[in-house]
Amino acid sequence: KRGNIYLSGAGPSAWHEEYPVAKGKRQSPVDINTNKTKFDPKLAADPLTIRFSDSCCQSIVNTGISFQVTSNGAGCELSGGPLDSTYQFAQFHAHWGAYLKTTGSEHTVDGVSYPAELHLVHWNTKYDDFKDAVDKPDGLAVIAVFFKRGKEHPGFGKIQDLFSKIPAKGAKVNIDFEFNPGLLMPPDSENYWTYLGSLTTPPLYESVTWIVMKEPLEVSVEQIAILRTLLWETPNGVSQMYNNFRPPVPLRDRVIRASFG
Ligand SMILES: COc1ccc(CNS(=O)(=O)c2ccc(S(N)(=O)=O)s2)cc1
Ligand SMILES: [Zn+2]
Repeated sequence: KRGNIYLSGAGPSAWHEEYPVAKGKRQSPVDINTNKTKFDPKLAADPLTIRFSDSCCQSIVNTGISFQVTSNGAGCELSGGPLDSTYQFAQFHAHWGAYLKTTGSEHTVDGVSYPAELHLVHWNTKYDDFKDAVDKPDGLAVIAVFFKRGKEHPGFGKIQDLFSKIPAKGAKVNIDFEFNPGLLMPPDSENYWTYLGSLTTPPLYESVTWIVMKEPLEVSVEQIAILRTLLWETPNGVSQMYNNFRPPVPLRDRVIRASFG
């Protein structure tokens, strides 16, 4: 179906036809070449403050390109580190690959992909609301957490239990249990890379301060597989959702800073 931005036409490599900014100066994702990152002591001096609450996740929706857990942001704020103001949590979603493939994440580290990547999207509270912030150069801050195969993550499993209730694009259910997105932070969330980038899906606004956690979060192989039980529309009809990731784009004239030495 034309609606599938990853499978219609030539996919991400054709996005520039409708969204010329796809070839812009601060696009995402990128490869994080750890030989070229630069430790910035200012990031260590003013630690990132990540606050989540038990009551901030209201619902989960199938957006047609991922699941999205949506929040009213109450008690969920991000500040410090590379950020000059307070950002409020809006939603989290993920990107992942195909069965038995090693690709799936959007950012890569020294050319290596992870099987999936979680994005926790926050908007700058100097703007009136999310929609006002979404296309401003300092409008959004997204925390990226890599998933790696390992022990089961029961917390994320509670979110995955809802996937069967959102079988099609636009399907949405309320989350009637407490879920603290802080559960999805890796044990060590002090070490991260940060750079100025963009949304990784159209409209590809160059409005994101990326905060990529160095330490991945462990989830089980079964949980990676359950991501693919979500459904989306393809040119050949409804099928399993996977490969909903944009591959890395050129870093151009940017330096990725590290909060660690
Ligand atoms: C005009 O209103 C709008 C315009 C655009 C959106 C897109 N949705 S969004 O901003 O949450 C994101 C898109 C891609 C994200 S990623 N993979 O980089 O974290 S976050 C929403 C409302
Ligand atoms: Zn994303």
